[in-house]
Amino acid sequence: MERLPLLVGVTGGIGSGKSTVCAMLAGMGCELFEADQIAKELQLEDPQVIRGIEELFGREVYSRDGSGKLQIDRKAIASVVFADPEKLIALNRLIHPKVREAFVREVKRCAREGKRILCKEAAILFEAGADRDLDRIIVVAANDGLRLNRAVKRGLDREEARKRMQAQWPQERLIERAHYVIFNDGTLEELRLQVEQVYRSLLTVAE
Ligand SMILES: CC(C)(COP(=O)(O)OP(=O)(O)OC[C@H]1O[C@@H](n2cnc3c(N)ncnc32)[C@H](O)[C@@H]1O)[C@@H](O)C(=O)NCCC(=O)NCCS
Ligand SMILES: Nc1ncnc2c1ncn2[C@@H]1O[C@H](COP(=O)(O)OP(=O)(O)OP(=O)(O)O)[C@@H](O)[C@H]1O
Repeated sequence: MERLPLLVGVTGGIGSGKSTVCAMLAGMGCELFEADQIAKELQLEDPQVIRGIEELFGREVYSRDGSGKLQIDRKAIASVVFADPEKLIALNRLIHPKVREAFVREVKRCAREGKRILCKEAAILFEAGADRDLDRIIVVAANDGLRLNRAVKRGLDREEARKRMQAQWPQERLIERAHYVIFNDGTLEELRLQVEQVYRSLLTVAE
């Protein structure tokens, strides 16, 4: 009989290092489902999502490039949703059920292929109720200043990054609900050691 993989959520606030942690877990052998990436694909490929976004933000957020490929103005959407909580809730409501459907498909694939651990990386997880689908939750945390600096290094301006931080649950609230907390205030090597420890624990749970 097919066995379901152990389903592990990896979340954390902006700039916490969740993508880095997930890349390490994938390198150790976990399967990876990147919810934020899937959300972006849906915004360009799913007709229902596209229609919903046009209704929420106006048709002008979409355009076509030289070769006719659909493009979306994420900067414009971000400037609306991180200033207007109602719009952020509406965007989340439109996207999260579809991301969940894609996740269920991925769980089935992993079960068929005998994969033992599937990690779901998601910028928001508890907020969307997605923790209910998961066996274990890893929260990646780091101090706010460090997180802001990382976000700025990645191209956001400081004020934008701060607004996003404010739209997210405070870290303490995430940590309260985590099975594992990884503190990413140090070097990448220190991070890797913590990830290895968590991975070893996940392996014993997944046995
Ligand atoms: C708002 C959008 C257009 C901004 O795009 P942009 O390319 O600037 O950012 P990107 O997607 O790379 O996200 C960067 C960071 O922003 C924060 N963020 C993104 N979406 C959300 C959200 N719904 N709520 C709170 N914070 C968020 C996270 O810290 C995330 O790691 C985009 O993030 C989006 O469409 N979000 C909605 C989909 C979603 O909820 N994704 C997250 C979980 S599935
Ligand atoms: N311990 C660390 N030392 C140095 N750089 C780090 C460390 N952890 C993460 N970074 C860098 O900080 C940036 C943000 O990390 P990452 O993308 O993993 O975070 P994230 O939580 O997924 O971010 P976002 O919410 O912005 O998508 C990346 O450029 C990453 O290389």
